[in-house]
Amino acid sequence: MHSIEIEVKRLPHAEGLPLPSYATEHAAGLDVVAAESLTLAPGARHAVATGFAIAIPHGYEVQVRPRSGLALKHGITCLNTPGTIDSDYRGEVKVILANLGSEPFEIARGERIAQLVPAPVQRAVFAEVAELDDTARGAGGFGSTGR
Ligand SMILES: O=c1ccn([C@H]2C[C@H](O)[C@@H](COP(=O)(O)OP(=O)(O)OP(=O)(O)O)O2)c(=O)[nH]1
Ligand SMILES: [Mg+2]
Repeated sequence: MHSIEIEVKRLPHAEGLPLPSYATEHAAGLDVVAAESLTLAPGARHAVATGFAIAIPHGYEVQVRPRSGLALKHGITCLNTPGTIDSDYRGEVKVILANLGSEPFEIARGERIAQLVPAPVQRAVFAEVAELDDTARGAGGFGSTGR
């Protein structure tokens, strides 16, 4: 299967931590671990350090997605899901975790908190026009076809 290469730089506070990696042979997402430990109170959010920075090839992005187990069992999700890592971003990758559950959630340094899915990017130019073409849907949306 085709893989793109993403350069990764380990930051000092990531010493001893695994870099993002696939948990199984055909996993779609590379699991990423927390580079800090913290407790997330119910309703709280935090940009969790991962301890690495990346250089994604132009034409690609990396999506930051929640782990379903944390979401289902504990209400922990990525608030901005899917998070977008731009190919020109060189800062530390962070995972914006939110606790939608009812209990405080402890995150240990080294614990897997999210997954990264590289994806191709389609860029576009917005061409301004006076009128758009007619369609059957028209301006209908937000449930216009029924519940
Ligand atoms: O979950 C995320 C989302 C974003 N980022 C970093 C990488 C990304 O390239 C940058 C900007 O993200 P985004 O464009 O989503 O945020 P913004 O609010 O538009 O910030 P900016 O004005 O810096 O683009 O922040 C992360 O580390 N984790
Ligand atoms: Mg932006």
